[in-house]
Amino acid sequence: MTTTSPSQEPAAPLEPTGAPAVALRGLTKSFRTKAGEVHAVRGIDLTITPGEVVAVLGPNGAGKTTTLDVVLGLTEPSSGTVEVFGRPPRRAVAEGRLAAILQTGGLLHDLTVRETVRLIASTYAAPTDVDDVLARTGLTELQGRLVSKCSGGEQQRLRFALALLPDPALLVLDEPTAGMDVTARREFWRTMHLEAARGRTVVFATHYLEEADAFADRIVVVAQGRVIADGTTAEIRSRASGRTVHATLPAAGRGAAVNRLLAHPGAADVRVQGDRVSVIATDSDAVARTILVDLGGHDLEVVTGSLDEAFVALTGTSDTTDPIEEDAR
Ligand SMILES: Nc1ncnc2c1ncn2[C@@H]1O[C@H](COP(=O)(O)OP(=O)(O)OP(=O)(O)O)[C@@H](O)[C@H]1O
Repeated sequence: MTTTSPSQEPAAPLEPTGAPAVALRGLTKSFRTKAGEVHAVRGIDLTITPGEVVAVLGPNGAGKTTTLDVVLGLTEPSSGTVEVFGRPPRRAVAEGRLAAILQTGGLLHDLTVRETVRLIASTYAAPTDVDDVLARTGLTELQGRLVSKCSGGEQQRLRFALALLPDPALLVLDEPTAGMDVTARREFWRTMHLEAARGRTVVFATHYLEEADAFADRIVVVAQGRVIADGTTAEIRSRASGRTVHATLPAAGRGAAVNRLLAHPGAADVRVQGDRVSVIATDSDAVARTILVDLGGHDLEVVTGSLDEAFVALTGTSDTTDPIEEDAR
């Protein structure tokens, strides 16, 4: 599926509702599989106000797509509630308040770009002008091209054009730039910035902290079906770009010292290699003090980590071996 289903109803007057663009309360979603129940979303509360540009950031399997599918009315919550502009999602879709660009989806390959946009426009009672939509998504030059001849990035722009046809107040994008090269990615976000500047609410899922940082006003970090951080881009950036404190710990009592650091409120992640410990810290001063004063550590270094390292620390997606089992027995 490419975009949300077009409405067959007469156009409803799209007055602002005064309600949040998205309101999730106690959302959970589980799937039954042969291997047992999968808890994809484990209790998410989230309010997005109209006009916000929000990145839902998280690693693979965090529950981003499942959450967005609930917002789009494509799947029902197991428990909790969802409202889009104060309405059930499907009603918001039918009213043209909400449209989506999903990761993949069925474009008709035998049609041209323009034919595709015209076809979908004809299913709306009051669509946006086709030429306007083609121009805004940079497709005017490509309008005579068969969809089958379009690159992945161009097809994604076409999906974007289709999503703009009902003039939605909320755009939901699930990893919209997946598979695009750097130039296409930059062009896509340039266009999306213009749409956000027109007052649309934009909610997008991404794996990339850099992409969230570059485009969103607010970042909601999701891991293992829960929101683990939510704040302005600057807040998340400062929280995420914590410093790493490296030190040598005495052999005696090293396991207990590592456990103490793991429980430290200023530590986001702790790794051990030989007699060296590395602590990704949200409060590097406090961690350094504990290591030097309480744990007898020495050879201390404090370095600023990369954003990517920090994201790993924030989401707990470290794929390194558990340091406690490895080194700190
Ligand atoms: N229909 C389904 N049946 C069973 N399990 C599912 C189903 N849909 C999702 N899951 C599982 O739920 C969890 C969350 O999946 P989801 O696709 O929401 O994560 P995501 O954050 O979007 O990941 P990605 O970035 O890889 O797309 C995963 O463990 C996934 O395997």
